[in-house]
Amino acid sequence: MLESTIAAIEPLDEAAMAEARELHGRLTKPAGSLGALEELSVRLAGLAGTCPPPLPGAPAVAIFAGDHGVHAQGVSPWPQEVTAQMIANFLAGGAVVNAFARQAGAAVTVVDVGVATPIPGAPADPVPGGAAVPLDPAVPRLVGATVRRGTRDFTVTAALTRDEARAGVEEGIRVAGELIGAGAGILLTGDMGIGNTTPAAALIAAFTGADAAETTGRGTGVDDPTYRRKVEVVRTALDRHRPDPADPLGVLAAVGGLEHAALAGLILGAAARRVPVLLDGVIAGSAALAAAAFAPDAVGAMVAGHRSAEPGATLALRRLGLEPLIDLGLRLGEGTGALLALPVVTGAVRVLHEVATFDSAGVAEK
Ligand SMILES: O=C(O)c1ccc[n+]([C@@H]2O[C@H](COP(=O)([O-])O)[C@@H](O)[C@H]2O)c1
Ligand SMILES: Cc1cc2nc[nH]c2cc1C
Repeated sequence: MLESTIAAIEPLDEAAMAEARELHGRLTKPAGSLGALEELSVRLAGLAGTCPPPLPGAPAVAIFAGDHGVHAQGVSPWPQEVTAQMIANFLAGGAVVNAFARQAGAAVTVVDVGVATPIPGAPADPVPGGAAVPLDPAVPRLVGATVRRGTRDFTVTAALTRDEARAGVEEGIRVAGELIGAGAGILLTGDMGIGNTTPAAALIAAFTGADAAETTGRGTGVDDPTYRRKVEVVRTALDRHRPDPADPLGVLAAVGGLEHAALAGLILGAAARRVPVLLDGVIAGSAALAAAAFAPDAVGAMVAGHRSAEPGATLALRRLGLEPLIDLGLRLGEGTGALLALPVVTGAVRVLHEVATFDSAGVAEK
């Protein structure tokens, strides 16, 4: 499934992009006055292969959740159980992502790919991995698709086997297919996993070649001693595994997490179906680097929702050549920054549908 998905990912359609650029030049606004929105709409035309591209259809946020063996190294102040407890909160509709999803009219799907502890009050019948996911903005869903109940501590051994990393990626591809099949027109990335900014920092260092001190941030808000330990943990893992950036499955297995792997798969699945995928924060950024290593043309489907406060997020986006749409210092995860950026994406496309040309509106050109 991974190989066929990669094979289906094609470059943006140059003719549709040229048409969108030409149309922008005729709309009743000074050329370039919509800044980054103009290039965004051009890219979405290239992805859809038509100008104007369709307005983003039903939005769906997929929150991939997992736990991390490296938590044992003291890299996060929060107990591991908070991952499962927050999933219960997502399903009850009480988290920030739920508030923003209600505002955006987005369906929320939580996918347990690697949670280590029981989810309090979890439904007895989560949607099994691989089954159809109903797309109902009013009801958050849980997909039970556990690959492994938490990764191994990557300061000691590889976080995942190659087969486990592949299973995580393929679950993400499957979820993309299910959501798009159920009618989603734009996918948004979300994540939940106490400790997951540490593998994100390691992945970004592995894919960009940046030093651990540049890619590592304070996550949920660690103090100075914990931050120093976190940098050393990332450095130790990179020294131990020496991951090869040309082998994304190997990198994900060595220093990744199951939510990172599944997010890479979600991005690949969206790109293969030419559906835009709105990236959230640093975990999505690290997964996007993995997706781009699998299939460089997958970048064409990516839209950077926001600039996370984590320094690795900026490094990842720079490497991908993506400019974030909003920059509010968010560092929550869950998909919150992506959801806030959704109206910006819709606005960028709406311009190409609705704005009059100089000619049709009788407005003089300079
Ligand atoms: O999205 C981000 O950029 C982001 C930045 C910092 C923290 N987070 C969230 O916080 C959790 C990981 O933080 P930590 O400190 O436990 O590694 C995880 O659930 C992420 O969703 C997310
Ligand atoms: C409370 C809490 C909520 C979160 N949402 C995403 N990551 C999180 C981490 C914590 C600790």
